[in-house]
Amino acid sequence: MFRLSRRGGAAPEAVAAPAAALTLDGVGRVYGDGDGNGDGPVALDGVSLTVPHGRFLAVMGRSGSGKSTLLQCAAGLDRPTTGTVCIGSSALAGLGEAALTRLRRDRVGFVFQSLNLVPSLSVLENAALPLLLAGVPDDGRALAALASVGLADRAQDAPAHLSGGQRQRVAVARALVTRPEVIFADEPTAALDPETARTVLALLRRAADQEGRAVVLVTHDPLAAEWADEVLFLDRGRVAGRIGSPDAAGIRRMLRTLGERR
Ligand SMILES: Nc1ncnc2c1ncn2[C@@H]1O[C@H](COP(=O)(O)OP(=O)(O)OP(=O)(O)O)[C@@H](O)[C@H]1O
Repeated sequence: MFRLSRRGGAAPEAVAAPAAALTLDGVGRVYGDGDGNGDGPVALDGVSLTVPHGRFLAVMGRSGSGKSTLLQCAAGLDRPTTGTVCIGSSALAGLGEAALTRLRRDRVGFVFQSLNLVPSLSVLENAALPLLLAGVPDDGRALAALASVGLADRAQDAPAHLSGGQRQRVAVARALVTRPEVIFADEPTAALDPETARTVLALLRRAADQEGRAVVLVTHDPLAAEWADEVLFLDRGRVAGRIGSPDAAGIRRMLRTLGERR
């Protein structure tokens, strides 16, 4: 059903203009008393990165290295203590809560490990949910998104009647439906068998290659990270390394090096 090819599957001309979809500049996050002067853990410490449209970035690192905090700050779910985050040309720090909510709804897609579909809604209604929340009429986009993940024929089913992998594909369709600039995926394959995981990763890869989405994947799994164009490694909240055109063996070596450094 899907062509399970990794990098290099798309013609170079399929990649959109090189303007960055996501930019982090010197982002830091200190947990603590909540006023930005907390003395809690330094979860992020001066992280800078750029993800152009059509690029797939994986973020790795040991438990507690700051991956989830990075994703939360980058996606506008949390406010950094220092530094700036831009989605396209929009600096998140300049946005109030309502504008930030709109930006998350309209310009960002999320896929999480936990299969957070709404059980009382059909598969189609789940895929259409971001449009509904945005007050945008579904002009067939939700069904098209479901078709793109191979589930158009299950549109009227309840999520409970789908397998875990099929539900995660619905979550990917839902993340794609607003045609977001950036898709953030936090361990989206952790609960899936290897074959199903590959299907979901292929969908994310295709969203980057064929639709020009920027994809940011947080994962512990070298086999998942090797679908990315680049892997960024965090260690104690800092960027500790990067690998372009990654392969699982190189990723494992880097993870060992980071482990041994402590
Ligand atoms: N809400 C919070 N309050 C205080 N400290 C926090 C909070 N969230 C995370 N931390 C701390 O910030 C650091 C980074 O945590 P984070 O969850 O970003 O790491 P992670 O790399 O995603 O870990 P894992 O792989 O285990 O999910 C850790 O030291 C963690 O204990």
